[in-house]
Amino acid sequence: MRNALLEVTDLSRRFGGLTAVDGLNFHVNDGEIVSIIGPNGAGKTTAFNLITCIYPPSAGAISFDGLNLVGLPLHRIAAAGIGRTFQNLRVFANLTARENILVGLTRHARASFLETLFHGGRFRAEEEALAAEADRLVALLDLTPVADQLVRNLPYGDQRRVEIARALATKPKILLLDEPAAGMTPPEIEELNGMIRRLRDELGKTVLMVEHHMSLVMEISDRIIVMDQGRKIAEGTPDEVRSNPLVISAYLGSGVV
Ligand SMILES: Nc1ncnc2c1ncn2[C@@H]1O[C@H](COP(=O)(O)OP(=O)(O)OP(=O)(O)O)[C@@H](O)[C@H]1O
Repeated sequence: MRNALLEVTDLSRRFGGLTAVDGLNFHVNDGEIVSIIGPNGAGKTTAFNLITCIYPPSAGAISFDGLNLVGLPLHRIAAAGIGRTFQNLRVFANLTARENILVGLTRHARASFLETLFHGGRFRAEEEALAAEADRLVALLDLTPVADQLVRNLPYGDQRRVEIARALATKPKILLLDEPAAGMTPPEIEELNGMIRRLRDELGKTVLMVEHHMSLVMEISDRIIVMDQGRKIAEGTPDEVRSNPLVISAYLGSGVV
């Protein structure tokens, strides 16, 4: 019996007459890097929104680390161990990179209001621990040279890494990355590739990624799930997916991969 961290079973979501996700089944094992690919409108982001409880499914089940996610309030997703980035970058543009990370970290801070008010011992110790953790994430995401710059002044690739660092600040077991390479230059994508590997290999994170950038997907994924019109049409290793005729006709096109 396999040991799935995330298990999606017969998942569907309708919007009026449109079935955006249609009977989707897949799993992600602990420590895997799994990508979901498919043409525009295939239902990939909707699947992410269902897993992160942004809206409920019309049918089906989602289980994560033994927890039933269906019906879980949105604010409990981070505490459940799920971190996420968004297709349209969500960062605080007028805060620095380090401050963005600290916002994620302080959600877990434990000092009481009175301790905070009087800046007592526990508060100070916690503040130092948060600063050290922010430094660690800054270094991990190669953000050290730009840590104290306002995010709105950073190149796009750096802004995306700030968003990933902020998602990591909540100490997720799984990180859902929605098109992390979108808008990045080829060298930035190369860096992203190494960084996602480090998240898995050095921090033990499991990664589920929606991505259109095929060479990144093919290089980095242990397994790929292919969606088209709400359904899963194929699943397998990069080599299996690359040579699957259904995938080629639905999405990839002969010369793309
Ligand atoms: N909140 C919503 N209300 C109505 N329709 C929606 C909603 N969200 C998504 N859809 C529709 O569901 C379908 C799947 O959209 P989704 O964004 O999940 O696709 P996608 O595979 O992520 O596409 P892309 O690669 O372009 O991001 C589309 O037809 C989309 O218009």
